[in-house]
Amino acid sequence: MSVPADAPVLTADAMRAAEAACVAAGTTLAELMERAGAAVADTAWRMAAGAPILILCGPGNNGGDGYVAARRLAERGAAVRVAALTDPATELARAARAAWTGAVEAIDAVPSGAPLIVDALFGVGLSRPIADDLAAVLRRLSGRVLAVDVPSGIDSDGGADWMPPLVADVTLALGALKPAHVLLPTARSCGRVLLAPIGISADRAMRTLPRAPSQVPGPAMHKFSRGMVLVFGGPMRGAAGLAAAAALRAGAGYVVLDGSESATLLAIIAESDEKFGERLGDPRVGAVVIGPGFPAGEELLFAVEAALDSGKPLVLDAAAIDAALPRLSETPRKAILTPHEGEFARAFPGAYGSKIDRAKAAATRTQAVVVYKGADTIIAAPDGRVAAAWPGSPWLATAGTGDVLAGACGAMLARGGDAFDAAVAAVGWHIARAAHIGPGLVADDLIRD
Ligand SMILES: NC(=O)C1=CN([C@@H]2O[C@H](COP(=O)(O)OP(=O)(O)OC[C@H]3O[C@@H](n4cnc5c(N)ncnc54)[C@H](O)[C@@H]3O)[C@@H](O)[C@H]2O)[C@@H](O)CC1
Ligand SMILES: Nc1ncnc2c1ncn2[C@@H]1O[C@H](COP(=O)(O)OP(=O)(O)O)[C@@H](O)[C@H]1O
Ligand SMILES: [K+]
Repeated sequence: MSVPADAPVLTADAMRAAEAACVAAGTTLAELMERAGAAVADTAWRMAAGAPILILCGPGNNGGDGYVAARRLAERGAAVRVAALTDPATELARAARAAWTGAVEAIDAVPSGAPLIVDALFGVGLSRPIADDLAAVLRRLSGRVLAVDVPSGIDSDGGADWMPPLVADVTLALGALKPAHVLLPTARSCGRVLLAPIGISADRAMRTLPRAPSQVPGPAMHKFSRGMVLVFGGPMRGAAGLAAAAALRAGAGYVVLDGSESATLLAIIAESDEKFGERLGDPRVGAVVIGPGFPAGEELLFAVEAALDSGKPLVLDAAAIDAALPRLSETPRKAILTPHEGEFARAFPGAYGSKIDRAKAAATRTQAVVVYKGADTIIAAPDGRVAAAWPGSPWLATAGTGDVLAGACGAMLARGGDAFDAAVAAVGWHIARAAHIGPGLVADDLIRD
C-alpha cells in the first residue's frame, strides 16, 4: 500500500469543480475522458504483461473510462474482453462505448475472472453501496485488479465505510487522489495508488505528505536559533522525557524539561518549579509542549493556564487539549493539538463526516492546527489546508510514540515558521524514523541515535 507524495486530494465536489474549470479553459469532457482512458490503458498494459484483460464497465463516466481503455488496449494488440453492468447512462459513456467495436458481455455471465481485471464500474459518482447481488458476482471473480479512479463500491469522499467487493492491487486515481485513498478503512482496499494527472488543475489545499525535507541545519545556526523548547512534565516522567528527547532529536537546539531529576538524555536541561516557570518569559523559547505524561487534574489545569498566558506557540497533547479548549480560540496564537482517536472524540463530541471533515472542523473551532493521529493521520489547519499521512508506519502502534510526536512538533514549531508546516514536518519525521527502525520498534528507539 502506498500513495504518491505531495499529491493533491480532492472530494467529488472539488473534482467536478476542477473538471468544470478545465472545460471553461477550453478542454472538452471527451478529451478528459480520452486522457483518463489512455492512462488506464497504459497501466493495464504494463500490469497484464501480455495476459488477457477483462474490463468491467459501469453506467457512468467511470465506465466510459473503461470503454476508452478497452479500445486503446485492443489497438495495441492486447487480448481484451468487456463486460457491462447496464447500458451507458451518460452521453460521454455512450460515445466511448460506441467507439469500442468489440463485444460487450453481461457481468453476471462472465466466467471466473481474468489475469487482470480492470474495475471501471463506479467512481466518484457512487451514491449508495453496491447492491448485494452485484457484490456477490464481483466477489466470485479472481485475478489481479486495477481500479479506475477508486475501487468500485467505496464512498470516494471517505464519509461512509462501504467496502468494495473487489480489492484493488493498483488504483489509478484520475486528476487527483480522493479522500478514500488516504482514509481507513477504504485506503486498505486501494493497493498501490498511482496518479494520472489528466491535465486538470487541482487545488492543492489538501494533499498527501511531502517527501521529508533535509533536516541539515543552516551553516550559521546556533543552539537558540535552531529552536528552544520547553516541555512541561507531569507525574508520568517517562512520557515527558520522551517528548523532550524527541524535540532534541527532531532538531531543537535547546530543550528544557520541567522537573529536578535527570532526564532521558543528558543534553536535556532539567529545571523545576519557579525556575521552570520563569522560562515561560524567556523570549528565546519558541515552543512549549504540554500533555505527555500529564493526566487531567488541578496541576494540569494550572500548567495549561500558565502556558496559555505565556503567549508562546503551544503543542497540546492528551488531557492538555481538553484543559486548553475553552481558551484556545480566544486569542490568535500558534498551536498544534495532537489527539488520538479517543482524545479527539472526548474533545470534539458530535463531530461528523469523514476523518478529514472532522479534523477540519476541529481546526476551525480551535483556530489551531489539529494532528488527528492514527494509522491514517490527518493534519488540518484553520485556513483549510489538510495533509494526509497514509500510509504511516504501523511500527508506531506502541506506547509512547505519541509523546515522541508531541516533542517533534515542539521542535518544528520552535523554528518559528508556520504551525501547519511544522506539524507536517513533525509527522513526516516521525514516520520516516519509524520506517527506518522497523521491526521491534519501541518508542525509546525513536529518540536514540
Ligand atoms: N471529474 C473528472 O474530472 C473526470 C472524471 N472521469 C471519470 O468519471 C467518473 C465519475 O463519473 P460519474 O459522475 O458519471 O459517476 P460514476 O461513473 O462513478 O457512477 C455514476 C453512475 O452510477 C450510478 N450509480 C451510483 N451508485 C450506484 C449503485 N450503488 N448501484 C448502481 N448504480 C449506481 C449512477 O446512477 C450513475 O449512472 C470518475 O470517477 C472518473 O472515472 C474521467 O472520465 C475524466 C475526468
Ligand atoms: N497502525 C498504525 N500505523 C501507523 N501509525 C500508527 C498506528 N498506530 C498508531 N500510530 C501512530 O503512533 C502514535 C501513537 O500515539 P498515541 O496513541 O498518542 O500514543 P502514546 O499516548 O502511547 O504516546 C501516533 O503518532 C499515531 O499516528
Ligand atoms: K472504479
